[in-house]
Amino acid sequence: MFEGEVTGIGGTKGAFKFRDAGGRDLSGGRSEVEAKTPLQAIGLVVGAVSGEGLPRVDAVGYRVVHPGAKLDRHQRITDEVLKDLEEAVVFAPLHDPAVIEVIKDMMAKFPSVPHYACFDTVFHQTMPEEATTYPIPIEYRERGVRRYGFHGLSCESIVHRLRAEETISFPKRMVIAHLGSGCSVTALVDGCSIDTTMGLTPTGGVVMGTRPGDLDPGLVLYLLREKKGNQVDALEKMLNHDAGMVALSGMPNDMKAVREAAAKGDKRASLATAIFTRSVKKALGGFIALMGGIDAVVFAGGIGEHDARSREEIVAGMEGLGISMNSELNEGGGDAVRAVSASDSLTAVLVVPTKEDWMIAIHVRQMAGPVN
Ligand SMILES: Nc1ncnc2c1ncn2[C@@H]1O[C@H](COP(=O)(O)OP(=O)(O)O)[C@@H](O)[C@H]1O
Ligand SMILES: CC(=O)OP(=O)(O)O
Ligand SMILES: [Mg+2]
Repeated sequence: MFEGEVTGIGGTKGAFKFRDAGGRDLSGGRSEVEAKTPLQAIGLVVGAVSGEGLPRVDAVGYRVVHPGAKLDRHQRITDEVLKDLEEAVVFAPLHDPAVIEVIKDMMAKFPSVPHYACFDTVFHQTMPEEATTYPIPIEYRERGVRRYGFHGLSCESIVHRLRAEETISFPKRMVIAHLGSGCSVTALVDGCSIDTTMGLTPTGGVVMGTRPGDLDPGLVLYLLREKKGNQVDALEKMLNHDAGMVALSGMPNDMKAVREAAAKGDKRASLATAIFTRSVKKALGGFIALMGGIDAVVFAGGIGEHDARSREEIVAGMEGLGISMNSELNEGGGDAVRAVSASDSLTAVLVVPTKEDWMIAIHVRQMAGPVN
C-alpha cells in the first residue's frame, strides 16, 4: 500500500509526504509545498498518484463530516448524493464545503472510476434514542434535528486497531477522547457508540481549537439579539472560527504553542488549557456514570496522541474511580498503540493513533468489490 498526506493546508507552510509500503519516500523531494487551498492540496496528491510505475486509480474515497438527514450509510457518489450533500452544508459549514469542492474536482479528473463518500456519522447509528433526541418540539425533530455525532471513522479505526491488538484485552466499556482540530468524547460498549459529545453539528460538545463546544442556547439568542438585523453568518463565523481555544488564549489554533506559552507563565494560555481539559474531564466523568464504570480511556487525535499534559490533566484526580496514569509512560511517544496507565490502574489508559484514511480505504474496498 502507498501512503501520503498533505498537511498545513491553508497555512503558511504546507508539507507533503508520500511513501510506499516499505516506507520509501516517493515525494520527489517536495516535502515543503504550497497548499493554500484544498484544491491545491488534492492537486499534489493527484500528481503523486499519477507518477510513473504506480498502479492506476480504481476508486476514490472521501471523508464527509455531515451527510444531512437523508443519507445513513457510506455510499457511491451520484448526482443525487451530491445534491443531498450540498443541502447538508448548513449542518457542517466548516467541513462540508471543502470536501464537496474536492469531490467535484476529482470526479472531473477521474470520470470513469467510482467515487465513495464515507460519513463521520454512520458509526454513531448505534446510539439509543435517548442519546440522539433533543428536548425540543416534535416538528423540529421530525425534520432531522437530532444528535448525529462525528469522528465516527476515527472511533471505528480505533475499535479495529484494539480488536487486532493481542496484548490488550478488548475493553467492554470504553471512552474515546478524539482531541484534534475538532474534539469529541464518545462512550462505547462492546465497540459500539452509545453516546457522544457532538450533536447536530460538529460545533457542539467539548471545547475545541476554534469552536466553543456546548453553550447555553440562551447565550446564542442573546448574541443574535445583541447583534441585531440578520447577523446569522457573522455568528456562524464566530462560533466555528473564532471561539474555543483561539478565543480563550488569544493565540493561533495550535495546542502545542498554547502549552508552550502556558509553561512560560502566560495566564490566558493557562486558563485556556484548564478550561479545555475540564470540559473533556466532565464528559469522561459523565460517560463513566452512564456506563456504570469504565475499562479503558483512549486518547487519539493530534492533541490526544501528542500532548502528555492534556492526557495527564484530563485523568488527574480519578484515582478514586480506579484510573491512574504512569507519568513516565505518559511522556513517551511513538506510532504504536500504547498503554500509559499505572500498573495498578483498574482502567487502562491508552494512546491509539487514529487512522481515518485507513478506515475509508477499508470501506471503499468493501463497496467497490474485488479489483482485478
Ligand atoms: N506535540 C504536541 N503537543 C501538543 N499539541 C499537539 C502536538 N502535536 C499536535 N498537536 C495539536 O494537535 C492539534 C491538531 O490535531 P490533528 O488531529 O492533527 O488535527 P486535524 O483534525 O486537523 O487532523 C493542534 O492543536 C496541534 O497543536
Ligand atoms: C468532525 C470534526 O470536528 O472533524 P475535525 O476534527 O477534522 O475538524
Ligand atoms: Mg481530525
